[in-house]
Amino acid sequence: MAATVDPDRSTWDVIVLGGAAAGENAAQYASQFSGLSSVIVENSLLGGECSYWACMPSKALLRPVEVVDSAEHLPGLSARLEAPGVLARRDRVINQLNDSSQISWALSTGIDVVRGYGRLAGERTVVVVRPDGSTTTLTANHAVVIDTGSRPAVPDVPGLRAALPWTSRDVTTMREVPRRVIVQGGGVVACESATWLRGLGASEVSIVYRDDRLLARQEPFAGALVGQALQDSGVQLYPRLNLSQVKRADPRDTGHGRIHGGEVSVTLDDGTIMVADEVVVATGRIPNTDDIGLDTVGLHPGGYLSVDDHQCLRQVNGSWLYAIGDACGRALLTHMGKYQARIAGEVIAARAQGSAELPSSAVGHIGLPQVVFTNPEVGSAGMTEQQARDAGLDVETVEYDLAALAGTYVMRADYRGLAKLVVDRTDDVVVGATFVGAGIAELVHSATTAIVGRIPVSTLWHIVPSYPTASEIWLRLLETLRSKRRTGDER
Ligand SMILES: Cc1cc2nc3c(=O)[nH]c(=O)nc-3n(C[C@H](O)[C@H](O)[C@H](O)COP(=O)(O)OP(=O)(O)OC[C@H]3O[C@@H](n4cnc5c(N)ncnc54)[C@H](O)[C@@H]3O)c2cc1C
Ligand SMILES: NC(=O)c1ccc[n+]([C@@H]2O[C@H](COP(=O)([O-])OP(=O)(O)OC[C@H]3O[C@@H](n4cnc5c(N)ncnc54)[C@H](O)[C@@H]3O)[C@@H](O)[C@H]2O)c1
Repeated sequence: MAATVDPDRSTWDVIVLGGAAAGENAAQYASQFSGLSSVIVENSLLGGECSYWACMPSKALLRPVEVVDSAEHLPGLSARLEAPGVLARRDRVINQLNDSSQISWALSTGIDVVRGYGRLAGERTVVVVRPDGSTTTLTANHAVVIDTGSRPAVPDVPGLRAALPWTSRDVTTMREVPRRVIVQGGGVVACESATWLRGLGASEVSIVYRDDRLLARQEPFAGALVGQALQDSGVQLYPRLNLSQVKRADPRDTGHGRIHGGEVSVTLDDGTIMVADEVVVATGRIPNTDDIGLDTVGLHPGGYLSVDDHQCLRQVNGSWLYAIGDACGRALLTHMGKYQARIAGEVIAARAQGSAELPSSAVGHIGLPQVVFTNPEVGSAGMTEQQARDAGLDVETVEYDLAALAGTYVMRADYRGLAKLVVDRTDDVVVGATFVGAGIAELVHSATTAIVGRIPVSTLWHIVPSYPTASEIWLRLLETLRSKRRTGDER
């Protein structure tokens, strides 16, 4: 039977609640070799946050900024950024907020789609409220997968919500570039959005963050190098501070990406008063689990869903309820959600076929790759040194200046960057890697491979990097490690 949108049908083998990229993968992997039928319930756009309001538009905005930055560091070259053209390309990248191509993909893959807001209504049952207000009850023969994702958290600062600040949805789909912007938070969204706001012409960009450093979950040098580069580009940093009060004279809901009213006055908790045209709140996420009927299956609404390595909910009997992506809180990254989805889909298919061999998502989480697309980029995999020490490992570290390579020397003038490996001395394997510098995004997969594959340091020696590339950082790091070991420098 051909897949359709809103089919006249009520029972499937697998129901996926929430149709982000991860949900699409879960349906695909559950069905493709097993013959199981699957349906995705999606309330908004199939493809989820990443496709329309997160990864894709943000990277479409950052890439031109990075190209101009590279051109500025290559004598003899010049590049000029024109915001309208960049915003127009961003709109093409997010398909003008139209999910027709995703729908076509689902249907061509044999996956049905039901439009509407779904809630669990007991075991293997989902009730969907359709856009016209009617309801329909869906039943799953085998499994329900929750992929309802997350939404931006807006802190409880007096006046902040009333001022209608921008969240990640506004700043990624921005239609006009505010002249003066205050960004609250020091994490990934704050650093990336400050980079493109400044690059696209915002003349006063300030980041207010409560931690000592930006990107506090990364190795300390990452936030330091990104912070220095942001300052060099004219961004003002306000560390160890938070907003204590926000006032806006004429807040107006002008739509996503449009300036939401008049001038905003922000008071920081040290008494500093700042004035801006817009505030961007970038203070983390809230999982969309507070209104999905968790109480009907014996769970408390809200919070991240605790899953095992089959992505199955720990507190629900019968192995029929799974969660993937941001909703399970294991790693708030698209590629990790999609990995969890592939595992969940295969587990569902294996269980339906009575197989005792079930895939596990434990190993992939050891690699945990991430790229922060700032200038310089921050690429990391595995653990930071602190995380490795906290895990009780016998840790050895090594650092090397990424600028001291032939590959980065030809890439651009005035290259700035640093790389670090965290080695588990007991097993002599790399457990963490961080690279900060221009053009390092593609290096991360080599680190993920070394970490997940637990490739011994003695074998890494024989994996020869091409000359002249940034990958030569591996050789230099290993040489430094060898030299430290031979000279007895045990740090
Ligand atoms: C600005 C920004 C940039 C980012 N950049 C990157 C990046 O470069 N790389 C990266 O790996 N990660 C990035 N992330 C993180 C990434 O976007 C998220 O980890 C990812 O989108 C999470 O996907 P998800 O599967 O959990 O669901 P989401 O993408 O959150 O989507 C959930 C879907 O479920 C639907 N839904 C929710 N509740 C219901 C319901 N009850 N019924 C029906 N449908 C429902 C929603 O409409 C939505 O379509 C970024 C995040 C932000 C905010
Ligand atoms: N390139 C990428 O991979 C990418 C890009 C953007 C976002 N993401 C993911 O999306 C998720 C959300 O990003 P994010 O930057 O919003 O979150 P984050 O967790 O990276 O950073 C949140 C920041 O807000 C601060 N904060 C939290 N609560 C606060 C409060 N009440 N008052 C003041 N400050 C507060 C934190 O100290 C931190 O600096 C992250 O987990 C990130 O991994 C990934």
